Amino acid sequence: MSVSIPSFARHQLSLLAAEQAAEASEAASQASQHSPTALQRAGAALTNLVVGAVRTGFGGRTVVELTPDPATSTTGELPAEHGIRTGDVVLVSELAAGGAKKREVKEMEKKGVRGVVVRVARGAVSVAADEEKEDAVAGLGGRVWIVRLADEVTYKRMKFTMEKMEKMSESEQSIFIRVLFGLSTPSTVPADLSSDEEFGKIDWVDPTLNESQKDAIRFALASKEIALIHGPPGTGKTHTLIELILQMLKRGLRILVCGPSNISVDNIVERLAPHKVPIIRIGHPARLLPSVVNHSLDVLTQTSEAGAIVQDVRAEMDAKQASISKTKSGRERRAIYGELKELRKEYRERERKCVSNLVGGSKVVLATLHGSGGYQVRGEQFDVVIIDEASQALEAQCWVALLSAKKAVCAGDHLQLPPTIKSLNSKSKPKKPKDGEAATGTGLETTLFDRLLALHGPSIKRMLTTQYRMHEKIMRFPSDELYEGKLVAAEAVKDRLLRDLPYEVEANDETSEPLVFIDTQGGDFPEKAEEEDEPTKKSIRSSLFGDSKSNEMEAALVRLHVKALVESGVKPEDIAVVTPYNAQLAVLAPLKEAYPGIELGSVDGFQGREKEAVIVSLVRSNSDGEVGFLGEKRRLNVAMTRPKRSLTVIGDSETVRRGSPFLKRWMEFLEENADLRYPDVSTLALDA
Ligand SMILES: Nc1ncnc2c1ncn2[C@@H]1O[C@H](COP(=O)(O)OP(=O)(O)OP(=O)(O)O)[C@@H](O)[C@H]1O
Repeated sequence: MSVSIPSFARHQLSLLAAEQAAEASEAASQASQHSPTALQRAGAALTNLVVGAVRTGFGGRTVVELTPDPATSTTGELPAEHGIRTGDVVLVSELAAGGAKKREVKEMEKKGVRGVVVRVARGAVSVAADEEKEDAVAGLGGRVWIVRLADEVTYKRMKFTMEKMEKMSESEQSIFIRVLFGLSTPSTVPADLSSDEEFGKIDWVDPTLNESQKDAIRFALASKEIALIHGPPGTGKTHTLIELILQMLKRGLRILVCGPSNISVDNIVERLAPHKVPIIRIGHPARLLPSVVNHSLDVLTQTSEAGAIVQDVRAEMDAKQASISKTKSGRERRAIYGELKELRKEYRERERKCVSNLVGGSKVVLATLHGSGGYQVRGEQFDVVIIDEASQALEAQCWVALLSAKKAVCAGDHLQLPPTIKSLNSKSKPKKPKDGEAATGTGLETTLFDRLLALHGPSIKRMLTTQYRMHEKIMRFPSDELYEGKLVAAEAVKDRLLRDLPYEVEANDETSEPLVFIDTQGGDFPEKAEEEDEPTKKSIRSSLFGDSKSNEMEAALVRLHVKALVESGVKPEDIAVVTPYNAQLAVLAPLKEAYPGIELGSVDGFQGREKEAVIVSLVRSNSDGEVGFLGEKRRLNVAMTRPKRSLTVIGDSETVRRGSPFLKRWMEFLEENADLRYPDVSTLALDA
C-alpha cells in the first residue's frame, strides 16, 4: 500500500506534537507538583547544590560545576543513588527560601539556566549551558537545584525533517525515497547470491561469519534501495554490520552509520576502530564512551592541525572568563561579557570551517539519528545510511538521517520492544487521520522497520539465524513462537550450564537446569496495585510509577532463589532480576544491599543486555486473569531472551495463562519443559 509523502509527513507531525505534549506535561507536572527533595528521591533532580567553577568546555560552551552545599553536606559528595545522568537536559535554578510548594516550570525556566549535563562525578555535576543562556550563568547564586526536563531539541529535528518532507515535490523525490513509501518497487535482487558473479566471491575480513550473516551482507551489498537485516536476540547483528561497513568501504562507498542511542553508535565505533579505518563520530564528547572520544569530531577539531587555530581563541576566552571574577566594576564586567560574546562567535565560525573540512573528507561518519541532523552533517550526501536498532527508533527520527542517503540498510528486530511512546495512554491523543491519510500507519509505535516489512514483504529482509547467547532450551520457545523455529544455538552455547561457569560453581539442582519455573498458582501470592498504598505515598509514587503493580510474596521467592544461586557459587554480578513492573523493582530494591553486584531492572530497560542467570518476576496474580503489560509478547520475548545459561520464571500460571494465547502456550511449554517448582507459602514465611 503506497503512501503520499506529504500526507505521511503531515500525519507524523500531528503524532509528534501529541507525543511532545504528553512528554512535556509529564515532566512539568512532576517538576511543579513535587518538592525538589521528592524529585531527587524519584531520580529526576539533585538539590542543595552550590555553584562552583565556571569554565569553557568543548565547542566553546560555558560549563558550570555544581557541588553539594557544605551547609547541608558533611561528606562533600552527591547522594549515593541519584538519577541524573550525563546527557540529561536539565534546568538549574535557585532554591526558593521557604521551599515554595507550587512552581510553574515556565517561571523557573525564565530565571534559571537550561543546559546539558556533561559530567557526573562523586562530588560534582557539570552542566553546559545552552547557547542563549550562557550569560545567565553569572546570575546564579546561593543554593541551587537541577531538575531534568523534557528534551525539546529531539523534536525540533524530527519536525524540521517532516516539514521538509511535507513540502517535497515529486521531482525532489529520489527513487530511494519513492521505494520507501511504496511509490516505486524495490529493484529485484536474486534470492540466492552465494553463486552470484559479483557477490558470491567476497573476500571476507572475518571468514568465520556464519552463513546467515554472510547471506545478509551479500543481500545488503546487492540491494539498490533498501535492505533489512533482522537480528533476533544474540545473533550477532552488530558483528554483521561491522563486516558490512568494511565491505562497503572496500567498494569505495561513503557511509553514514546511525543508531537511536549514543551507546548503540559507540558500540559500533569501538568495534570498527581496531580495523584502522578512518572514522568520525559526531556527538557531544561528554555523552560518548571514553574509548570512543578519540574519534569524536569535537576532539579531532582540537587535536588536528586545522584545529590549532580554533584553540587560540579558546585560550583567549578562558582568560577572559577568569578575569570576570577579579573585576569589581559593573561597567568593566559588561564590557568583558561583550568581548566574550564576540570571541564565542569567532570560535564557532572557525570551528565550523574546521568541522566541515574534517567531515567532508571522511568516508565513514557515525552519529545518533538525532545527531545526524546537526550542522556538522547538514548538506552532506552519503551512498548508504546504515541504521542499527532501527526497530527501536521512531520513524521520524530515522528520516533525519535517511534524507541524506541514496540507499539504506536497517538492522533490528521488530519482535522485541519498539521505542516507548507516551501519548498512547495520555489524554493528548493525536487527532484521527483524515480519510486517505489512514494508510500512513497507525501511530508512532509503527516503526520504519514494521512499515517497510508490511509494505514490501519479506523479500527486502534477511534474518540472522545462529544465536550465540542462550542455552538451546532457553531459546526453544521464543524461536518456535516468534522466529518461525529458525533459530539455531551455536555449538559453544547450546548446552552451557551455570555449573560450567569459568569459576568454581557447585554442581547441584540450581546450577544444572537451564529452565526453572516457580509456579505460584493457588492464590497465596497475590499482586498489589499501587493505589492500595497509603494516600500520601500514593500521590508521589503513582504519578512517578503510573498504575504499577507489585507482589511481595513473589519478591520473597526471588530472594530465596538468588540466595540459592549465590550459595552455589554463582557471582551476584552474573545474576539479573527483571520484571515488567517498576513498583516490583522498588519492592526488590533491598536485594541490592544484600548482593551489591546483582542487577535489578525493568524488562524494557534490559533490552539489548544479557546475563548468565536471569530471574523473571511476572508479578500478576489475581482472580480476573488480568495481565496488563504482560499481554505484549514483544516484552515477554525480551524478558525470556536475556539469559545465557539459566532462566528462572516466577509467576502464577493460572492468572498468566488467561492473558493471551501466547501466554497460554508459554505456560504450557514451561509446564512440559521446565524444572517445575511449587513453593509452599508457609515455609516461605519462615525462610524469607
Ligand atoms: N559468526 C560468529 N561466530 C562466532 N561468534 C559470533 C559470530 N557472530 C557473532 N558472534 C558473537 O555473538 C555475540 C553477539 O554478537 P553481537 O555483539 O554482534 O550481537 P549484537 O548485534 O550486538 O547483539 P544482538 O544479536 O543481541 O542484537 C558476540 O559475543 C559475538 O562475538
